Amino acid sequence: MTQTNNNMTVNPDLAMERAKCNFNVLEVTHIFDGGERNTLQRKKIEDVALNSGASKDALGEEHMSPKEKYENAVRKSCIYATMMKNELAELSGLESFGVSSPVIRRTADAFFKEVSPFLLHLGMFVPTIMGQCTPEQQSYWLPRALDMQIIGTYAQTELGHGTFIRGLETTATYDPETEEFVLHSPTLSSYKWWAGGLGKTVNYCIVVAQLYTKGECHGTHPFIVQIRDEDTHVPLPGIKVGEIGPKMGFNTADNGFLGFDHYRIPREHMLMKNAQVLKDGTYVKVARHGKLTYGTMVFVRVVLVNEVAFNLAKASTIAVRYSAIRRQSKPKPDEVEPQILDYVTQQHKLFIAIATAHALQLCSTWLWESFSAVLAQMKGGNTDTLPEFHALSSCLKAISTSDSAHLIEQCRHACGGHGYMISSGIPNLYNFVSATRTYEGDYTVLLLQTARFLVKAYEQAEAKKPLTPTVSYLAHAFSGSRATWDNSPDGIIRSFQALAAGKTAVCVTNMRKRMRAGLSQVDAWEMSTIQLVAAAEAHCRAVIADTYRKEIVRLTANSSPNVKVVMDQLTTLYLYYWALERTGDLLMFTSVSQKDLVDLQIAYEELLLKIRPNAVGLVDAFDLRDELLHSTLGSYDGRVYERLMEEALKSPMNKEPVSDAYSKYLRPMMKGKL
Ligand SMILES: CCCCCCCCCCCCCCCCCC(=O)SCCNC(=O)CCNC(=O)[C@H](O)C(C)(C)COP(=O)(O)OP(=O)(O)OC[C@H]1O[C@@H](n2cnc3c(N)ncnc32)[C@H](O)[C@@H]1OP(=O)(O)O
Ligand SMILES: Cc1cc2nc3c(=O)[nH]c(=O)nc-3n(C[C@H](O)[C@H](O)[C@H](O)COP(=O)(O)OP(=O)(O)OC[C@H]3O[C@@H](n4cnc5c(N)ncnc54)[C@H](O)[C@@H]3O)c2cc1C
Repeated sequence: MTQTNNNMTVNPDLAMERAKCNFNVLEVTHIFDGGERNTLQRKKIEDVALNSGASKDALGEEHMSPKEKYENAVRKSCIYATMMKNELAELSGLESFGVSSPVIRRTADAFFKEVSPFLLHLGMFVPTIMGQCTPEQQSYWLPRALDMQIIGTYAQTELGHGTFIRGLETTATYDPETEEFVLHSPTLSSYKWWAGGLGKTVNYCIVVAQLYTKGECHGTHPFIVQIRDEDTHVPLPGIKVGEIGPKMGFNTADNGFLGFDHYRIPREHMLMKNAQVLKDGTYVKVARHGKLTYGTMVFVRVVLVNEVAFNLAKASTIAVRYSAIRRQSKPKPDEVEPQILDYVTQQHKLFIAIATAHALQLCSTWLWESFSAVLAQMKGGNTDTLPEFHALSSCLKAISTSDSAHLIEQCRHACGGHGYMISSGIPNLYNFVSATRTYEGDYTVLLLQTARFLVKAYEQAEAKKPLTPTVSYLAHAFSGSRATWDNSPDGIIRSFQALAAGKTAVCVTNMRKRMRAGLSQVDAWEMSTIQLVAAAEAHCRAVIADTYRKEIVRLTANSSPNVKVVMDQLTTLYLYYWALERTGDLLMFTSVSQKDLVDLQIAYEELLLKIRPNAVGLVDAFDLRDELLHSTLGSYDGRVYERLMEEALKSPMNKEPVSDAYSKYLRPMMKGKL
C-alpha cells in the first residue's frame, strides 16, 4: 500500500520512517550547506538547472554505444555550460561561472551519470591559467577559457610516468632564433596519456614538459599548447592525438593520448608566473618555493575531499532509503519480515557511511579555508605554511578518497543484488570514486609525502623546537609513558593522536636502527614504508576526528536540542567505529584494557540503535534531488520495485520477443545443426 505526500506517492515504510524522525531535517541541511541562505540559493540553482528537464536522456546512457554516450555527454555539457554562463552565473553570485563552486559542481552531476568531457577544462585547465600565468598571460587566456571560446585539459601524465613527475620525458627546448619552444615526444613512453577531454573534445591543453634552454635542463614546467584548429577542430601538423579506449568508469570523459613531433609554440606560451625564459634563452626562477608548479594538483586534491564526501552522501542516501523499504528474512516467526535497516549488521554498514560523509564534508570546508589562508600568505611572498599544507592536503586526499570508495562499495553490499544494477546508481558512484584514489596522486604515494613531513616534525619535537598546528600533538610523544585511555570523544581523539605519534616514533627508531646496521638513508626509508604509510594514515584519522568533532560542536552551538543530540551521536559513532577498527594499535600505544574495548563495543552497538529511528531523516537532510541520485533504489518516494521494472522494460533487449541470437546460434545448436 502506498501513501500520498506532497502530491507524491510514497512507499509506506519510508513515510513511517519520516514520521518517526525526531529532529528537524531542514536544520541539519542548513548546517551542511553553511546556513539557510546558502540552502535557498542552492535550491534556486537546482530549480533553474533541473526543472526544465534538460538533464534527462530519452534513452538511458547505459544503453548507448560508446560513441553515442560521448556525443550525448558533449551535448549535455554544452547545455550546462551555456546555463552556467547565463542563468546560473547570476544566481550563484559569480561574475563568470565558478570553477570550484560546490553547488555548480553538485548540480552538474544531474546531467551526467558518468562525467562531463569538460571536467578537466573547469577542474584543471582554468585553475592552471589562474594559478600559473603572469597577469598579462592571464588577461589573454582566462576570458577566452571562461567564455568557452577555447576548451582545454591538463596533460601531465605520460605512458611511462604518472607519479614521478620529475621523470617525465616530453621535452620543450627553447630556440632563441625564432623565440619558440619545440615540443617533442622522444619515446613511446613519453606520450601524454589520460588527460580528460583530450581524446576528442579539447583544442588546447596545459602540457607539462622538461624545459631545456641554453643546453641545460631546468625540470618540468607548464606550457599552454593549441592542439586542434579553432575552426575545423582538426589536429594541427606535428600533433598525434586520440582517445585511450574503454575504462572501468569515466567513459564519457574521452581521456586521450598526445604526442609531439618537433611541434613549435611561441615563447609566451610557457606559463611564466613561477619561472621565465627570456628572449635570449636565459632562465629566471621567480618563485620562492620549488614546488609551486605543482599548485594545480594541490588545488584539485583540496576539491576532491568535497567531491568524494558528496558522492558518499549519495550512496548512503540510496542504501539507507532502500534498506527502509526492503524486507527480508523472518527472525521472529510470528512477526512480519523486518525492514533490513533493523538488522544491527546493516546499521553497522550504513551509519558509518553517513557519519563519514559528514566528517569529510566538514573537513573539506576547513581544508578549503586553510588553503585560502595559505594562498593569501603566498601572495605576500611567504611560503612557510606550504609544507604543512602539502602534507595535510596529501593525506586528506588519500584517506577521503579511499574511505569513500570503500564505503560506497559497502553501500552496494548493503543493497544486495539490486545494488549491482547500474540503475541503482551505486556502480557508477563506485567507478567514479575509486578512480579518485589513484588520480591526482596515488594513495600510497601521497601518504608517503605526509610521512616525510611527520618524520621531520617528530625530529623537531625531539629537539624541542616549535611545531606547526596539525602536528603539535607530537610534542607529547616523549613523555615515556603510554597515553591514558578515556572513552570520552576528546579522550578518543587524544588516543588517535597518541597512536599517530607512537607509529611515527616506531618508524624513526627503526630507520635509525637500519642505518646503524649499514643501510643507506634511502634504503632505510624504503624498508620502513609500510609503517610510514600507517603512521600517515593514523595522523590523518586523528586530524579528521578532531576537525569533525570541533566543527560539529561549533556549528550546532545554537541548534535545537534534538539536532544537537543526533549530531553528537554521529560524531561519537565515528570515533567509536575507528577506535574499534584499531584495537591492536590502541593496545600498543595507549593504556586501554581488554575490558575497556569490550565496553566500547557494547556502547557502539547501543549507539547504532539510538541512531536507527533517525536514519532516513539523516539521509533526507543531504537534500539530494532524485535527478542527482540517478537511482531506482534511492528515490525520495521509495517506489523501488516499480522503478526497477520500469528500467528493465527500457532495455533494448526487450524490444523483440525473440532475440536474433536464437535463429543465428541457439536454434542451430539445439537442433544439432551448428
Ligand atoms: C560541467 C562540470 C563542472 C565541473 C566543476 C569543477 C570541479 C572540479 C573537480 C575536480 C576533478 C578534476 C578531475 C581530475 C582528474 C585527474 C587529473 C590528474 O590526475 S592530473 C595528474 C596528477 N598527477 C599527480 O598527482 C602526480 C603525483 N605526484 C606528485 O605530486 C609528485 O611526483 C610527488 C609529490 C609525489 C613527488 O614530487 P617530487 O618533485 O619528486 O618531490 P619529492 O618527493 O622529491 O619531495 C621534495 C620536496 O618537495 C615537497 N613537495 C612535493 N610536492 C609538493 C607540493 N605540491 N607542495 C609543496 N611541497 C611539495 C616534498 O614535501 C619535499 O619536501 P622536503 O621533504 O624535501 O621538505
Ligand atoms: C580516471 C583517470 C583520469 C586521469 N586524468 C588525468 C588527467 O586529466 N591528466 C593527467 O595528467 N593525468 C591523469 N590521470 C593520471 C593519474 O594522475 C595517474 O594515473 C596517477 O597520478 C598515478 O600515476 P601512475 O598511473 O603512474 O601510477 P604508478 O605510479 O605507476 O603506480 C602504480 C603502483 O606503484 C606504486 N608506486 C608508485 N611510486 C611509488 C613510490 N615512490 N613508492 C611506493 N609505491 C609507489 C603506487 O602506489 C601504485 O600502487 C588520470 C588517471 C585516471 C585513472
